[in-house]
Amino acid sequence: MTLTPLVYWAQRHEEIYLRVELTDAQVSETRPLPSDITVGSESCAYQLPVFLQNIDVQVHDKVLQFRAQGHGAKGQNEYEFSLEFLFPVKPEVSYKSTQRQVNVVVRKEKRGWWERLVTQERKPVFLAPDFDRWLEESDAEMEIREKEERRNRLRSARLKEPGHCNLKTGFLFAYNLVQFLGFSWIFVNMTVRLFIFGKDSLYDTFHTISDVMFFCQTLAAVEVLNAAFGVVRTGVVPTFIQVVGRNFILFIIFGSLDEMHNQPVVFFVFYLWSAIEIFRYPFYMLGCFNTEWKTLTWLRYTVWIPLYPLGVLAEAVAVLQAIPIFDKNNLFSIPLPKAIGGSLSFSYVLQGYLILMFLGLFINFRHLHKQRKRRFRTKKRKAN
Ligand SMILES: CCCCCCCCCCCCC[C@@H](O)CC(=O)SCCNC(=O)CCNC(=O)[C@H](O)C(C)(C)COP(=O)(O)OP(=O)(O)OC[C@H]1O[C@@H](n2cnc3c(N)ncnc32)[C@H](O)[C@@H]1OP(=O)(O)O
Repeated sequence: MTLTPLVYWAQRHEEIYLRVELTDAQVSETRPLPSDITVGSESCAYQLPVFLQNIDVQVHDKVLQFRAQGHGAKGQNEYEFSLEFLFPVKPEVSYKSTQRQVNVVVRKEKRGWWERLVTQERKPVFLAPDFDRWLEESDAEMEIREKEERRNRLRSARLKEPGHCNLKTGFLFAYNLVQFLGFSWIFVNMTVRLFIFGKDSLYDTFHTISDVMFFCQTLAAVEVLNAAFGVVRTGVVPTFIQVVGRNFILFIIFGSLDEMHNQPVVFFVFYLWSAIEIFRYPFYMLGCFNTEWKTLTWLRYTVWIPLYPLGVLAEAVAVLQAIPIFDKNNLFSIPLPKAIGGSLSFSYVLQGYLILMFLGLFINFRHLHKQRKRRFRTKKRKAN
């Protein structure tokens, strides 16, 4: 006679758990040991269990078929049941037999919460909730969140492992140190020259400073790569705008026009750029060792408020000064088709760039404002 075992069920968003009340489901037969086997010095009369592959669990479409031999409510017998699930499930099913029960896990085809297990509204009599595993939907969501948090904590702990981190930390520290030294040299040099030569120093900034500025700003391309490859936790767009924006001014406006070299605007642009960087890079250097100096953090996230608009203003002045020069010398002008003749002055590109600059200023100002809020909000929460 075929009998039905008691089945308990519970669900999560991605799977169904079934607990089938069958003891020793795998052990359907015991066989005496051959008489010549001995344990220690005495002849052995132990029974050796023989495991038969007699548990059969299959899923076709939405229907699960279970069959096994074991000890259930009606003693040692063959037990079976079938369930037609409410929604489709994946065909692969896993089960594990213990001495007390058979645990079956079925994966839902689509993630979600089911209002009941089977299609028929009246549940089969052999089916009951498994209160040991039972969770309401909101609790199951919480469980998922907790699992995710645990996984994230594990991941970040792994990232903080010495071997994993040393190379990255070393690289970032070295990069920030080089930039800090470069920009400090620029800032100190310009300040000292301003004190010594006064107004005259404004006219030869390019000749005295540009080599180091070229070096630092070319190297700054690394920051875009760092952001793009996730080496540091920052947005690619703001970093790209910053690096491309500055290099456009440095290489195209100042670098390619001799007429710009003696303009005081070079002084203002270089001074404003370096004034922020002498705080930003040491802030990152300390960050590499999870250290912080509160005053420096405050400066890094505050000094940009006046400096950024001033910097963009200075850059805009440089572009405006360069427009008539490009008109005159036709440098980088774009040749037009023969039928029209002539060429399109690069000054048109500069006019377009002026608009982009203010768009870039808006994007980065918003980004830095967000970073500032995030930084000080986190600090406040930590302090509470
Ligand atoms: C589509 C075509 C685009 C064409 C663009 C043309 C538009 C032109 C617009 C031009 C506007 C630019 C004008 C500008 O050149 C003028 C000036 O610079 S004036 C001087 C004042 N300037 C500033 O104040 C800006 C300074 N620059 C910056 O702050 C950054 O470059 C910026 C990308 C803008 C913002 O930085 P970030 O997003 O990185 O913010 P955080 O500092 O908070 O860092 C976030 C986390 O990442 C870690 N990090 C970042 N970099 C490093 C690093 N090098 N080493 C180690 N760690 C780093 C940092 O510690 C933070 O981590 P955590 O949150 O865990 O602390």
